[in-house]
Amino acid sequence: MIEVKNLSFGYKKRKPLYKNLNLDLPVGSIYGLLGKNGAGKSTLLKNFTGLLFPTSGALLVNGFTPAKRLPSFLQTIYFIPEEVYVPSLTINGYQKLFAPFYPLFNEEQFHAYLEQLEVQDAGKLNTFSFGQQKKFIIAFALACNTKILLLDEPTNGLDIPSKIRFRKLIASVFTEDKMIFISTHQIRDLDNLIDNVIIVDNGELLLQASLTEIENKLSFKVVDALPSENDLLYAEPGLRGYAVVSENKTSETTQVNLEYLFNAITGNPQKAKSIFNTK
Ligand SMILES: Nc1ncnc2c1ncn2[C@@H]1O[C@H](COP(=O)(O)OP(=O)(O)OP(=O)(O)O)[C@@H](O)[C@H]1O
Repeated sequence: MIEVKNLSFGYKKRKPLYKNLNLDLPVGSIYGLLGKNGAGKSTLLKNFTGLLFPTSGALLVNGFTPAKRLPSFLQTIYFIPEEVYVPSLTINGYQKLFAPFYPLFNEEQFHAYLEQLEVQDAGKLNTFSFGQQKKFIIAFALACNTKILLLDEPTNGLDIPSKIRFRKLIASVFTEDKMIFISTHQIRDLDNLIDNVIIVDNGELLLQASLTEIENKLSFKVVDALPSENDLLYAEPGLRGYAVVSENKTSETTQVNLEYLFNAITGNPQKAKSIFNTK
């Protein structure tokens, strides 16, 4: 569970990035954290893990204040940064050194995940390719069985087969007592994986909603003629007509297209906020 109340954060005193951010995120979901480059995704994840401290406001993660970095808190959360660092150790050496920090670490799962991601035991980790290092850390993180898993741009550096394996693995390990955060600007990598969407821009929360809520409030269609300006949030011309995102005023639901959703929300922040009552 992550509870954020009136959180403000800035790298510089007079230039806040987040101002009065509010979020209530229960366990039992895979959250997609979306935003353009520089929107503040990594900054938010680092606040959640206690690597950065809020300037003001309250932040509780698994019932702990992350900034205190208590060992009892750190064993409940795993954060994979965009740029992973691996020491000059073998897979076994790494496991021996770091697994004891995570009481629910499962060695059998670790080796099964390495196999699924096709990571071979090939000497020192720092001689692995970037993609292999990333997959190694993903396998280790999943085997730690922490309640919260935060992945910052996890598919960066993965080839297409690895991206598919990654998605399958995340879907298969997820259980209702966990929450997984995947921050990315490669939105297609999240298709069929997430059930909740958070969109930030310029340190501002534009959307936090489940896919079910999005389906109820917005409609995603391909049409011959554009709907009225009032309901329209996004339109993209294509070969078969216009792909449009508009406010859904019917009880009919359509399948969410994450890329169009992202364009619709970031292109009309005020309208989107009023449709979803985002504060
Ligand atoms: N250590 C830092 N010192 C000062 N400013 C920073 C620092 N790290 C990030 N920023 C600034 O904070 C803003 C948000 O950065 P952040 O890395 O959180 O964005 P992001 O959404 O993760 O971006 P990307 O998709 O490019 O990884 C950017 O304007 C960035 O320049």
